Amino acid sequence: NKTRCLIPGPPSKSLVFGHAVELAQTPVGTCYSAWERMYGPTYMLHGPFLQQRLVIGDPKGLQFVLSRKSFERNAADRAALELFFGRGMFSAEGDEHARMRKTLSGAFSAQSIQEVSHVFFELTDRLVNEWIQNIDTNPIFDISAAIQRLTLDAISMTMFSYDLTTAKSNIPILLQKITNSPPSGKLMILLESLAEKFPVMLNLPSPMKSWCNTLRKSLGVIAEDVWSGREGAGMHAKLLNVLSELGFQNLKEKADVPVTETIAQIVGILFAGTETSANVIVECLYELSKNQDMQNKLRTELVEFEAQKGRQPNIKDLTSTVALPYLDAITRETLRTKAVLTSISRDEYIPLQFPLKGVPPQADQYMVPVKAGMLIEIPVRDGVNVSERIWGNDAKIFNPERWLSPESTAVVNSPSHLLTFGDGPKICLGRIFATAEFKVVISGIIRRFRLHKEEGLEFDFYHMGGNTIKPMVRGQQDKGPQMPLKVNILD
Ligand code: HEM
Repeated sequence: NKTRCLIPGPPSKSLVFGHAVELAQTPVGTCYSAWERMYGPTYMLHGPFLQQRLVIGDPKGLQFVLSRKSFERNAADRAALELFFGRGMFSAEGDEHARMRKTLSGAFSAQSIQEVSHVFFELTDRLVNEWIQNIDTNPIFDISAAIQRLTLDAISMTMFSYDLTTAKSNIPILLQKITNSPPSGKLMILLESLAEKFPVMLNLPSPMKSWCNTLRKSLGVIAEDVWSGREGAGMHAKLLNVLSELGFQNLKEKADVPVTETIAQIVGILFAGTETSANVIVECLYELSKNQDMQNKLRTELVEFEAQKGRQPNIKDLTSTVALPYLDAITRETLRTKAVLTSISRDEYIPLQFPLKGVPPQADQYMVPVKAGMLIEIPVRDGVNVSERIWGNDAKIFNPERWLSPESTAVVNSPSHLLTFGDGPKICLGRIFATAEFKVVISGIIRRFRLHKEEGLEFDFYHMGGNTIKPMVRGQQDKGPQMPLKVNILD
């Protein structure tokens, strides 16, 4: 078969599993960049049962895939998401997806985020005060749990006017169970792959399914509460308000379907917006804890801003790219190097910028034939975002300075090659929310604390449930995800 032999790629270690076990179980950042070096940015991997997975790290090829409206998310993932969460944005396609996106986008506009941003500041203050108390008894603690709670509260208090923490809700625990579930073992990899071919298997009872059912029920109760007029002081229900504009507000008179859809959207946003934001904040603090010069530079920028203006930076200053340039550079560098990976599937010819490796020069080098059923994967975190072809020799190094010179490769290549939020018609809806929240939290923490990574403690980052990436201490994987750092209070 011409297609198969034309596309280079690493040999499968196992006929049954393909590359799936390697990808699920090794720390993030170990596979794709090595493969890119060997096979170029476009190559073939295999899933279980010889399923072909075309990896497209080629800039022209991936822009082609992402910009086409017709590209659909992986059908098996969509089926699972619909079963677990209900039919929402992540399981819909085509006109239905466009309609949902149009409805929700009002809640995520720049203006809407400005209106709710005081919640980010309040939550950061709450975290800073809690840490100050913590430090009295123990200066070395896991920072990740508090950050996860902050991002969960930020979504729930701004999008559906609900303070999950003080309401003693079961939702934070359910979310934690779902996203801390360990990386897939061999049995799960096989079951997931079988479910792609036989979706009926998804109906089998599983802990994941029952957590999701309980989560949907609890969120349904919240939606009803908010619609019946109970809105918390200082909180917002941006998401529920845009959904209710569609005519869902009068629950009793409406059919069940829109309510299910509403709940599906809330669950989708909770998943899309909490762990993702928490991931990038924790990973940024980790980088800063290893580099006191970067911390000092950021802190000095914040202190000088306050001295000059006679006030703390507000949301407009924080989200501008010029008022606090080093904070902006740290933000971009974190988004570049700490992204989550995406997989996209479609059935087309994909044109390339860089030729397929090992293929004699001819027109075919620049064309990838994609067969129906082949999964297309665009490697982001360990791929395009840190590709030396795009970002230069130091591509893998966390170096915010790269954003400060107008001629640097980073500035020239951004934003078209920064794929952290995806691109095209399905680009992340919450990117303004996430960036604003990130800057408020990072500046609030670095202004008040000095962070240190403990000597001798090594961290690896693993793929976990719900497509998240979490830190574990090397040798202490049994304790689950954690990020213990030494935190000192500054005067
Ligand atoms: C740093 C944090 C975040 C990252 C890295 C991130 C990443 C992404 C990516 C890569 C996609 C595209 C997936 C695809 O093409 O299949 C996406 C979609 C989406 N994200 Fe985010 N996200 C973040 C934060 C948020 C937040 C805070 C929210 C909501 C408050 C959110 C809501 C969404 C939604 C609704 C979509 C689906 C868009 C669509 O289907 O049209 N995200 N996100």
